[in-house]
Amino acid sequence: MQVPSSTTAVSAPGKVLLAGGYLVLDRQYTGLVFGLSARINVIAQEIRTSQGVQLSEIIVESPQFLEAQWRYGYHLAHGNGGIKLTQLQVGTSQINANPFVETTLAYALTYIIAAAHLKPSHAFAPARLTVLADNDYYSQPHSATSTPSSPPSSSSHHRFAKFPTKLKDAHKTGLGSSAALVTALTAALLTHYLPRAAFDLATDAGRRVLHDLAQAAHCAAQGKVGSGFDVAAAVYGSCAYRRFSPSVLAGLPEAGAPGFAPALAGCVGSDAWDTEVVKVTKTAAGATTEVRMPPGVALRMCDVDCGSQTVGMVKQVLKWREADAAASRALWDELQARNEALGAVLSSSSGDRKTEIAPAVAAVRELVRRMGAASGVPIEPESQAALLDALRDNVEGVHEGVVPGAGGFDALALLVRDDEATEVRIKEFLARWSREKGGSVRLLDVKGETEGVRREGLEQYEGWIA
Ligand SMILES: Nc1ncnc2c1ncn2[C@@H]1O[C@H](COP(=O)(O)OP(=O)(O)OP(=O)(O)O)[C@@H](O)[C@H]1O
Ligand SMILES: C[C@@](O)(CCOP(=O)(O)O)CC(=O)O
Repeated sequence: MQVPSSTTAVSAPGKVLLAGGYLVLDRQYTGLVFGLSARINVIAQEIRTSQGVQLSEIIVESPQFLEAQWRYGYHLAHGNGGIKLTQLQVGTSQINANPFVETTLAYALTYIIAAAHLKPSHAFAPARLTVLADNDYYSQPHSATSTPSSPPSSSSHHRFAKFPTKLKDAHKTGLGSSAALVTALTAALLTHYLPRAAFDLATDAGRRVLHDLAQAAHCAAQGKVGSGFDVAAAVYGSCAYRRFSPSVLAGLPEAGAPGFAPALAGCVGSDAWDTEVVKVTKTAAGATTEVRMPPGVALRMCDVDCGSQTVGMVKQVLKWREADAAASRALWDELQARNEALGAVLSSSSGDRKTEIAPAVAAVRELVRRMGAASGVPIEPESQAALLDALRDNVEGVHEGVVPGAGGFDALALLVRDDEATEVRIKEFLARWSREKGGSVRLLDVKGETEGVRREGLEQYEGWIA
């Protein structure tokens, strides 16, 4: 494949919060976060123009989807407001905004100008950023046979399906596409435009800058400050996560507003960030424990498509917490202890999986159900509890499972024996369950993975990039 040497690619993983939903919103508690093998890839390329032609455009595109190209012009905002973008029309079609893409460009380009001490007159060479997401992020049926511009010659055409829909119509499976996108896009821009001495993804300092910048951009794009565990998973992969104080971002003006550029440069990498990400711990006895699955155990995800959605779950749980402070604190303290105990069981590499993992997960589930009952929120709804119990009790190789993250009706995370026979049994069981109970429960291909953001080789994108 002939691609210019200035082409760079990075990928960031999806997430699952196995334990610590709601608790992780509060810095007193932590979340047990796993990265997933489903990744969002971003490939950054210079746009070569013919001699004499001046272009100042940045193009982002998701060629797996219809009408998914976003073109931007940019200029320096007055009053140190950083880089401001103007979305340009593509052909005759109406402008369709992508706030996550646009905000990430504004944050990353402003940081590049402000923190790398480039001249304010600095012009970014025109670039094209191609986004390729692993299929499991979306459950819209895709045509495995449709291909990009050149004929299929590698597995990249199966790995990155072409969806017959616009991005906004694709059904998301909840693996954290926006956090992985913001993280991978930020990493691609910093790697593309900055010299390695100023930004290197392979160093702790580089990942720190990426984390802070991606958290800030993701919060701005979604219009709220969540716990940020999804961005932490995208940057660091599997970890025990303690959130940053929301006050870290409180003084940041809106992108493009006066003072935004120096405020962002001052914020990213500053000591005000109190995030804690622990991937490996040393115990008093000198042993090391790691946030991961034990050997022979896989973390698998199910997409439950039953059309039922619960909005405002976080609001309602936090209302209960305020209204019943003493009881909720006692419950959360005990749940935190059980979540940590689960993390310790998973990180130990000895012992019998069924007899250790199952009770540790069951202990967590019990308190999650109690929190759901107390707050009136279906965190582990009865239908999900019944499915989890049935999988655990009837399918050989399924140790246990949880309703991850905020809980609710649309996903399950399972801890299972990592072999093909178990996978076949789970698929057969879920097909039967879906037929008998109505709805559709599907095992996704995705698995838990410990690694966070990383540089990628270009071969795997053959056919998608010119
Ligand atoms: N392949 C993609 N290309 C470009 N933008 C994308 C892509 N995938 C996701 N996005 C952006 O992320 C948004 C979806 O973010 P949202 O937070 O709603 O979902 P999510 O992160 O997948 O959900 P969850 O947090 O429940 O896992 C899309 O509207 C789009 O702006
Ligand atoms: C409820 C909460 O703790 C987890 C939400 O996780 P998910 O989006 O359901 O994977 C919210 C948060 O951490 O931002």
